Amino acid sequence: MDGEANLPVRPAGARNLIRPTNLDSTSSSSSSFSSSFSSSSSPHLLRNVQAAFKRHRPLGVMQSNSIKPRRMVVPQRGASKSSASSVAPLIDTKKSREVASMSEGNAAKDSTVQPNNMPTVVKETHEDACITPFSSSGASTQTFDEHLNPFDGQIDQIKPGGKDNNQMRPVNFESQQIDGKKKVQFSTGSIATPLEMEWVSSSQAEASAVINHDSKHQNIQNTESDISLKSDGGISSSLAKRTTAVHDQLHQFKNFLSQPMTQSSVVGPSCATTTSVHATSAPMLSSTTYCTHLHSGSHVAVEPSGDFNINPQPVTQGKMIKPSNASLKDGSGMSTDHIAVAAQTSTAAIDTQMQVKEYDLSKEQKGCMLKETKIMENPSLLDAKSIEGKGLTGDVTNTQSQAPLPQNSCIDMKLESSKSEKQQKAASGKGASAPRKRNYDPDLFFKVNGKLYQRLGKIGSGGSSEVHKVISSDCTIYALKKIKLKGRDYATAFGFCQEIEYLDRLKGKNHIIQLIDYEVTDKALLREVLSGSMSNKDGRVKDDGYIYMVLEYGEIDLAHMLSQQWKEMDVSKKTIDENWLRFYWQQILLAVNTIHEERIVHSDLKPANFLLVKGSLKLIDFGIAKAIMSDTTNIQRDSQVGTLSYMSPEAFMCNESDADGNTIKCGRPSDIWSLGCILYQMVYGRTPFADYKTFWAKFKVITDPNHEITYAPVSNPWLLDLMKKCLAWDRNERWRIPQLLQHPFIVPPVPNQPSLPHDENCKLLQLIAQTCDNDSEASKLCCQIQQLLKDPVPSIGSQLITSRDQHCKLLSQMSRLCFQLQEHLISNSEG
Ligand SMILES: Nc1ncnc2c1ncn2[C@@H]1O[C@H](COP(=O)(O)OP(=O)(O)OP(=O)(O)O)[C@@H](O)[C@H]1O
Repeated sequence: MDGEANLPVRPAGARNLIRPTNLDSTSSSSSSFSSSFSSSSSPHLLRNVQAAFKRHRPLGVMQSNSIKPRRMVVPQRGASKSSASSVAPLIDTKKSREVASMSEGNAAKDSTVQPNNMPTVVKETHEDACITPFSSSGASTQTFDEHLNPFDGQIDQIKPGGKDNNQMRPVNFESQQIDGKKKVQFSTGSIATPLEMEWVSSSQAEASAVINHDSKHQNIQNTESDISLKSDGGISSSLAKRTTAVHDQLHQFKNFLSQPMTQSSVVGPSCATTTSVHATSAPMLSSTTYCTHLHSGSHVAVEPSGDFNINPQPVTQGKMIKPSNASLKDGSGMSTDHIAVAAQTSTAAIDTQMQVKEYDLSKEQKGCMLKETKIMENPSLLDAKSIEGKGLTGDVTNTQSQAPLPQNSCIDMKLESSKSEKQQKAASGKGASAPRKRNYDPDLFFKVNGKLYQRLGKIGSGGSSEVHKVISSDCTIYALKKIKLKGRDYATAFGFCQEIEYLDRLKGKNHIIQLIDYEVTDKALLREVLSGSMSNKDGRVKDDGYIYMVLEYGEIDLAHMLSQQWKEMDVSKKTIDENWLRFYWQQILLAVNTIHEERIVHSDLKPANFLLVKGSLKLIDFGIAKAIMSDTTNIQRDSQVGTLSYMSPEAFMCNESDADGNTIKCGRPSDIWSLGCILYQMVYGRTPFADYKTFWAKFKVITDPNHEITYAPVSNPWLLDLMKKCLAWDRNERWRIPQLLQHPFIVPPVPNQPSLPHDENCKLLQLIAQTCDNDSEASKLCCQIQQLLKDPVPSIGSQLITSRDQHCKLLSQMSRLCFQLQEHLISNSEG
């Protein structure tokens, strides 16, 4: 699909329904809104335009096609991301100040300070609403697996730079649990750099107990062709002998690791894992894990003599082994097996870190495998806490806690069959040097909480982040989101952390992407930010800090699914499969319902933010999500407002005042509008305002209450009705998710028991309905009339229907429905 202009959009049909705002001049709820933004020619337009100017960048910049930011940012507090290369980010320091000082309770309401600066709009694509994921390469017909960077397509989104959040809600990171692990504790001091690649005995005494009474510290470096032995106290001859033995055994181990090309062998914190990589599927279909017990009878055993025994034993099948290190002060990995060694030998534990060489993503599809394996052992990672956690003996705990680990009393064992120059270089460096600060190649790996994740390729990048596909040492595929903090203001940095908070809150929820682990590298900054005692609120983050989020991996996003669907329809000349639509629409609703129940407004709902995970759609990207602060179910934002094509009218006018002087707020109904745009796109292949290419055109038309969205005819009138329920201009008229989940499109009326009026009191309707047995549109209108007659409360949205205005509004609705029914019957009888 080249663009939405090329989509097979049916000619716009007659506008079936007249929008209530047109007929309903007496509507109290909408009229106030409408009068304020009544039409494009209204004198109020100027004010709205000014309001938009406060949020968006100048038009001239916006029309650039060179960059494709996907999210609109209003007064920019955070730094722009890469898009800022062409447009310098505008920083509203005044607003930052306001925001940064806000407390949780008043953040939403007090954040309406208007910027003085002219905000910058990064840009806008001309094909704003189209889905063209593979258009540039023309490879869009290829499968997802054939594109290991599947999300790089150009999708209808407009996004400028960094995320920006205005609420300073303290987050108690200390108490957060993710996957049963305690997470980064911001209140503690800086986390010691773990040294996975070293195996350090916990003390001289312990080392001699384990290895040799006269050998204090050993550091064995074993590469493919050489073994180097290092000791801070010199190499003894007995040690040299043992080294030979070690070499032999490492050789065996290496042989074990030399698997056929269709497998990869990796050694994790406590295990060697054989992974089969298949050509056309995810890179790992099966894995067998061999436990590296480091005591008698185990895979690699350190015996009192100092020898190693290598004896792989299959233990689990493709099982995720969680690191036990998340709560450790040093943030390093520590397996149960290692702790067992420590208990058995009264020495430090050994952290066997697996590293697999980064492999070419294209090879992944060809059945290539992770070819290179490193074994890195590091006993420095054990601390009393971890031992206690494992229920080990007090002796060990005491020993560990009393005996700080000497940095250079280590045995560094590394087995490597690297063909990568980079890795060879790294290996030789390691053999010669003392403990290094960073002992992994950051080009190949990410480290989060001491756990290494090998990069498999970049999945995509958002307004503020890069997302990478990664594989963990236990061969599980994850998405790793990396957000750079440097250059951002403090409030923005906090906003990024808030995404973690939301994801943590939504843990275990079915339709939300799951956060597996996370790390914020700049602890000091976060302590400051989270405690609200920022020394320099208006300042920017200078140090090179990052936020890492390890997330459940999504196979494909809805934008790409839609693209594929429409491509297939182009070829087959078929129309959209209603069951497909119903299934995924329901999933979308369930996902958004989950967050709305948690009183979170997402604010950036769009197809790209729904990922398919094992057959279910899951919601991602809570970067600009906001918690609803009170029962008013409204939130305010003074910064980012979403992605242009999916933005609600109130999102464009957020924080402005309506005619009555009330502040326009964005709450759950704003998300419903975005859902309406998504549904519209699923049905028609384009967003409702796709014809309006520029920001200004979109702004004008979306904020115009009299604008009528064009709905081409569809076979199922309920579908039409559903879209209209979501895309009602007046946010009070939009349906809520529980209602939408019960909409007849999702829950179709049972055949032969049509929802035709059977009420004896509605004789006229009964008669009409009987003659329209197979006419679903007529049936629907009859039902609506009957419903209005029986219970007008839902239509008016108030229990008290006493005012003339309300009566007039109801009569207006009734006459509109009757008119539609009449027109329908006339056109049918003519046909
Ligand atoms: N868990 C995941 N699995 C697979 N892909 C993902 C995952 N999370 C994010 N992505 C991909 O990375 C892209 C960017 O992620 P995300 O939207 O979270 O970042 P962002 O910086 O908040 O983006 P933006 O600000 O542009 O919305 C997504 O559109 C998606 O394609």
